[in-house]
Parts: sequence; structure tokens; C-alpha cells
Amino acid sequence: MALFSLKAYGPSLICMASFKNHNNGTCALDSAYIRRAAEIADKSAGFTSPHPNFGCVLATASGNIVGEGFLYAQGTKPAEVQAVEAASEHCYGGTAYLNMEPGDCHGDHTAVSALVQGGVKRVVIGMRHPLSHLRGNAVRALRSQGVQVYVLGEDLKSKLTEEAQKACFHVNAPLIFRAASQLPFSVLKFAMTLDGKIATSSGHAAWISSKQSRNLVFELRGRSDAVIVGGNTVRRDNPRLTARHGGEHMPVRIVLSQTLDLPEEANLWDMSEVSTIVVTQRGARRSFQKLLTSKGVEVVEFDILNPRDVMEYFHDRGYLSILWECGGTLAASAISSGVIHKVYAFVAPKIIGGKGAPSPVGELGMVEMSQALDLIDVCYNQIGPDMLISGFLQPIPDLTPVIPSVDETFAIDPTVSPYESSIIFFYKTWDPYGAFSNFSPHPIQMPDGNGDYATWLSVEHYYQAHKFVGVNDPFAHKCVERIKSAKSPEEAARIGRLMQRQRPDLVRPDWDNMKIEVMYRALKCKFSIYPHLNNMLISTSGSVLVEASPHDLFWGGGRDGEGLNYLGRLLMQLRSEFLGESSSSDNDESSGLTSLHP
Ligand SMILES: NC(=O)C1=CN([C@@H]2O[C@H](COP(=O)(O)OP(=O)(O)OC[C@H]3O[C@@H](n4cnc5c(N)ncnc54)[C@H](OP(=O)(O)O)[C@@H]3O)[C@@H](O)[C@H]2O)C=CC1
Ligand SMILES: Nc1c(N[C@@H]2O[C@H](COP(=O)(O)O)[C@@H](O)[C@H]2O)[nH]c(=O)[nH]c1=O
Repeated sequence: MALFSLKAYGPSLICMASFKNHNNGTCALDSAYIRRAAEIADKSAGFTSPHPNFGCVLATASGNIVGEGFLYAQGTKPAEVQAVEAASEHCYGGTAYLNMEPGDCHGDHTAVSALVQGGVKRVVIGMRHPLSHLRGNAVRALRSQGVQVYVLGEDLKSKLTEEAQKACFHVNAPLIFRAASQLPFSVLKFAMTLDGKIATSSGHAAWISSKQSRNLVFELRGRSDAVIVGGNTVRRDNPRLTARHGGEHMPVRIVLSQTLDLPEEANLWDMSEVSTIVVTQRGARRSFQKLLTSKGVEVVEFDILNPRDVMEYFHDRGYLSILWECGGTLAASAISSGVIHKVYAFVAPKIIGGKGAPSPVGELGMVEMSQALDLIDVCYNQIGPDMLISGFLQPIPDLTPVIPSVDETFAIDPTVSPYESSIIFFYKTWDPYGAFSNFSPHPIQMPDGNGDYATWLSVEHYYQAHKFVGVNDPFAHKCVERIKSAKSPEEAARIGRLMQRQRPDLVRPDWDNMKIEVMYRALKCKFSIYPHLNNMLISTSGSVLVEASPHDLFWGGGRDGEGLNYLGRLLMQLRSEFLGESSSSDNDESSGLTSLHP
């Protein structure tokens, strides 16, 4: 079974493209070819060690596929080059579909040059490169060469493109999670009986799942840099942990054992096919360590053996994805330390019973069902007689936005020097620069559609209510009134976000395009009518302002600077205008915003 498969879309899915030149036909074609690019990007899995997956589909202007390519392994010919070679003269004037922005990590721009020299007119990209030092480089390079570039989720937004983008996220989930967490992407896999046991009370586990399921496990191993088990599994099962899937890539085997009370003879110490690393506590059984070393097994000591430290270590060794095939004791410890990103559970239609029979995950300290960890993007597949349930334990991180670089900020506010700038963070209203927050208690007077002035208790009240302003529906009017009369900015935000989630149909259709403008107007009023706020803003001249929101990646800077920081940008723009350094005039409130639109 292919672990990543292109699902056909029924005609009932209506494409509501928000991009004006993106009609339903183009949208469906773009989405289908991006999904195809994601599908072929996955083709090297199991044959080579895990690496970022790139696929490229080249189509003529009339939509016929004329070339395809995927990156086979690190350092091999880029997908784009292969596709252009396959298409030869047919790619002239055509469209290239890439599941992910090319990396161009060595500055050689091979992929971009191939597309430009091939005469490609249009490039559709499933997702930007997740690594911040590479993100945006190829998009910029292509655009500077006159190629039309459309990034899904930015330039093209619809139900279909959203699904296609998800396919791109899934095919590079290891890279995305690794970039976000600075840990290798970890998958916990287990096989259990219908009554939730991974072995009998005596510890016997061969076999719970069917041959077909176990073959799929070989494939999963082949997609991993390493397979991990705990000491008990080595003692009890004497596993081999090799990938007998017919592919060429073999994962390293890793054993975690605190006691190092492991057998002297074990399949894992046979290094003829693939190597083994034993990770243990510092000072554990030195003589046994020597024995292992003499067999060629690498031993790595940690002061305290916990999954997070071990994963950080393997991240630094360059591992991209790891398969955990341990029992419930180590699995619980790994889940508690937050290192597991995805779960593959094979459920066999068997009942074994047994009070003491182990289950897939040991003690997590939870006492109520409300504490249960819900899987995300769950898939159900029947594998022979078994059911495979898989899903993510953590949402796929959004790595696309990024705080503008100082160079970019310089373009917004010339008081910010690209060479000597400090950063001022603000977030909570009680922080030193908390008055910059939209939740600060500074009412504003703003004109309504009829030119009458109304008072809003905070910028947040005004911003949230304007999601529903102008929508011809009595309930939308009610939302505006409820938000306007909310007792606090927090309450206004809560109502606004809830209504947006529950009744997206009530949100004004131009909201995505207008929200920056709405915020700008409210901020301009706030910082104009309160002289001390105006002084405070001007006093920050030369510094980069960043809203330190860990969650809001649009208005805020994110936890690690991965957010777009639009609130900070708007404040810097206003500061510049107040200082008289901006070219935008007071009469044209929106003109200065063009550089800020994403
Ligand atoms: N059906 C299935 O999918 C599977 C079934 N099994 C079955 O499960 C049983 C073994 O389960 P289990 O005992 O949970 O085995 P584990 O694989 O979870 O091994 C637990 C051991 O891992 C080591 N360890 C190292 N660091 C940690 C840590 N931070 N937290 C916890 N453990 C750590 C310890 O080894 P040490 O004691 O050496 O210090 C510990 O005793 C066997 O019967 C086996 O057949 C096992 C895997 C998969
Ligand atoms: N019992 C069990 C699994 N057990 C896992 O597989 C390991 C054995 O691998 P190997 O020696 O390479 O065949 C074992 O130690 C444990 O990690 N896996 C499954 O897919 N299904 C099963 O029913």
C-alpha cells in the first residue's frame, strides 16, 4: 500500500477560488497537478535515506502533462531539472507544479534556472520551503525572472487548493515538524489486539498483526532514519528491526536502556546488515558497554536518559524521521516528553485478554477523558484483516510566515537601520510597551458608514466587529452590536473569533483583503488622539517593534520569530508617518499600506 496516495475528487467539491483570475477549471487543474507533484515527490521513500521530498509536474498551457520528476536522494538531480529535460521544448509557455518551493541551498539555483531556461511561464507551488534560510528565495528568484508564481494558501485559496496543500504538508511532514520542533519527526507504531493488548500477560507478542500489516511496517522502517525500542523489548522479543521491504534503505537501530541489563547475544548486535546504537545512562555497566563496542555497537551515554534529550541529540546528528517500535513503558515516556508527532496503530481482530497484558501506552497520569490526546487528520485503512488507524498527535505547524527581516522593515520605516536596530517586544497590556497592544484600554472614535462617529472601547473591539460590518444579514448586525458592547477587549476577541469560526458565512467576503486596512485605521486613531501614546511610539524610533504573540502568526511574531508581525509592522509604519518620514499623505490613509500587504 502506498503510504501517500492521490485521492480522486468528486465533482461535488465546488471550487471557490478567491484569486480573481483563478477560475474553477484552472483551480481544479492546479490542485490536481499539485497533488500529483506531492505524490511523485514521495517516490523515493524506502530506497534512499529520508530527505526533503520534491516533485515537479510540467504541463502545457492547455493542461497536458509533458514532464515529471522527483528528487531521488540528497545530491541527485533536482525534480525540476528532470521534468524540464523530459518535457524538452514542450515546457515553453507551460506551467510547472511543485509540491514545495525548491531549496537551492547551495546558492546554485539549479531548479530555478532549469524552469526559467525551459521557458516556463507559470509556476504553482504547494508550500514555501519550511526552512527559514531558504524560504522565499526561489519564489523571489522566479518572480524576478518574470515567471508568474502562485503559492497555495497565499495567492490561490479555495477548498480544493487547501486539500492539495495538505497533501504537500503530509508528504514533507518530517521536514516541517523537524524545522518547527528542532527534533526529528517521530512516529509511534504499535500492533494491538481488539482488546488493546500489545502482548500476552507472559509478554509473547509474535504475532498480533497480520503478515500484510508487518510488511507495511517494513515499509515504514524503510522511510525512517532509525527505529527505536526500549530495553524490555530487546530482552523479550530479540527483534531484528530490519526493513525487509525490498527497498534499499535500512534504518539504524537504536536501543534505549537505562540499566544496560541486556543480553550478551542478540539479533541487534549483528551488524552485518545495519548498525545499532545503544543509548544509556552515564556509567551504566561499563564492562557490558565494552562488550557492545567490541561487537561494533555504538554506545552513547546521557546524564539522564529521557526521550527529549535523546531526540535533540539525534536531531543534531541530522536525523529527519524516527520510528518508535517500543512497548508501552517507553512509549508513555516519549509521549509525555512531547517528542511523538504521529501514531500508526495496527488493530488486529483478535482478543487475548489478560489482566497483566501490556497495552501500547503506559502511564500518562491522566484521570479524565477530557485529558485524552485526540489524533488529528485521522486515516483509517484496512490492511489484510487488520485496521490501521493513523493520525498526528500535534497539528502540522504553520511555518510559512516569518517576521520581516530588518532589511524589509527598513523599507516600512526608515528610522530602522539595517545595521543597528534593537527589538522591542510587546504583548500583554501590563508589559512596559503594553499600550501598543490592541487590548490596551484606549477607546477610539471612528466614523461609521454614514459619517457619524461612534466610540469603540478598544482597537480590538473595532477590529473584531469589522469582520461582520456591511454584511446584509440581521445576525451579522447582532454580532457587530455584541462585540461593540463587550465588556473587555478579551470578550470582544472571544466573540469575534467564535462567530468567525461558527458562522464563516457572516464574515464579510473581503475580510482577508481589508483586515490590515481596518487595523491601520483604528491604530491611526488611537495613536493620534492620545498624545502620550503618540510620544511613546515615537520614542521607539529606530527599533523594530514585534508583537510577541506566540499563537498569532499573522499579527504577531510567533514563538520563534516565525510570525508575520503585521501589528508590529503597522505600528512602525505609523511611527514613520508621525515622524514625517513616510511618503504617504494624511489624506490617503491606505496608500502607505501597499508595502504591507502580504
Ligand atoms: N505489539 C507491539 O507492537 C509491540 C509489543 N511489544 C511487547 O511489549 C513488551 C515490552 O513492553 P515494555 O516493557 O513497555 O518495553 P519498552 O520497549 O517500552 O522498554 C522499556 C524499557 O525502555 C528503557 N528505557 C530507557 N529510557 C526510558 C525512559 N525514559 N522511559 C521508559 N523506559 C525507558 C528501559 O530499559 P532498561 O530496563 O533496559 O533500562 C525500560 O525498561 C514485550 O512483551 C514486547 O513483546 C513491544 C514493542 C511493540
Ligand atoms: N508484535 C508485533 C510487532 N512487534 C514489534 O516488532 C519487533 C520485531 O521486529 P522483527 O524482529 O524485525 O520482525 C518487535 O520487537 C516489536 O518492536 N510489530 C508488528 O507490526 N506486529 C506485531 O504483531
